[in-house]
Amino acid sequence: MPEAAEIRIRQARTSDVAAIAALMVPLVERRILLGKDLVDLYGAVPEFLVAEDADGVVIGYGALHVMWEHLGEVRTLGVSEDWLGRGIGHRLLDALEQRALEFGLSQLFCLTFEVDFFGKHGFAPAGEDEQLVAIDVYAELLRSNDEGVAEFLDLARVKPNTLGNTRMLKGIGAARA
Ligand SMILES: CC(=O)SCCNC(=O)CCNC(=O)[C@H](O)C(C)(C)COP(=O)(O)OP(=O)(O)OC[C@H]1O[C@@H](n2cnc3c(N)ncnc32)[C@H](O)[C@@H]1OP(=O)(O)O
Repeated sequence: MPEAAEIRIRQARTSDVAAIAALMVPLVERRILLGKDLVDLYGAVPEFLVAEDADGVVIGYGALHVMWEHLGEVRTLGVSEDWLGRGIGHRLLDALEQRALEFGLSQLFCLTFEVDFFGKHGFAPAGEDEQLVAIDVYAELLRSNDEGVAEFLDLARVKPNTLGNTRMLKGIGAARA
């Protein structure tokens, strides 16, 4: 099996979209990841990092979506089945967090079944009724058409997508706990 040390994390390119989409298929079918149309994946290319092996094959991916001045969401993080448990997910998440710091964010959100994995990265479950943003920011976020933002807001229309997931938060940079 190839060495995990040979894996490189880099900015995604448009030519990676087909590989990302193919890797996402089984996870979307199991409702682990939110499905995305190709047009949305292409639009989100600037948000994505990928992990590629020594031959340039994409074996992992993850995105950082900016929601507000201080707030971003880690979304669509996945690693190819052949590479699970070899540290690629952690490296992708570290790199997304580094990107979030460069953007000036101080809080990261994620919605996930992988509570232990994100917990090891300092994410903590948000309280059931915890108000995650100020009421005026909430009102602005309500104007978004983005499904992920709707999930962050826990809107009724996306509840079927989020059933069983845990809402998690992490302070980064100066806001680190
Ligand atoms: C916000 C969202 O995107 S939520 C959706 C999250 N994604 C999914 O649920 C999709 C399905 N799951 C996956 O794709 C993967 O399981 C991920 C992305 C969650 C984790 O990716 P992986 O590459 O398997 O994670 P990684 O290997 O870094 O860590 C998992 C465990 O593997 C083991 N591990 C880590 N590095 C190594 C290594 N070099 N060798 C052997 N085992 C290792 C550890 O036990 C680690 O556990 P830890 O948390 O105690 O460190």
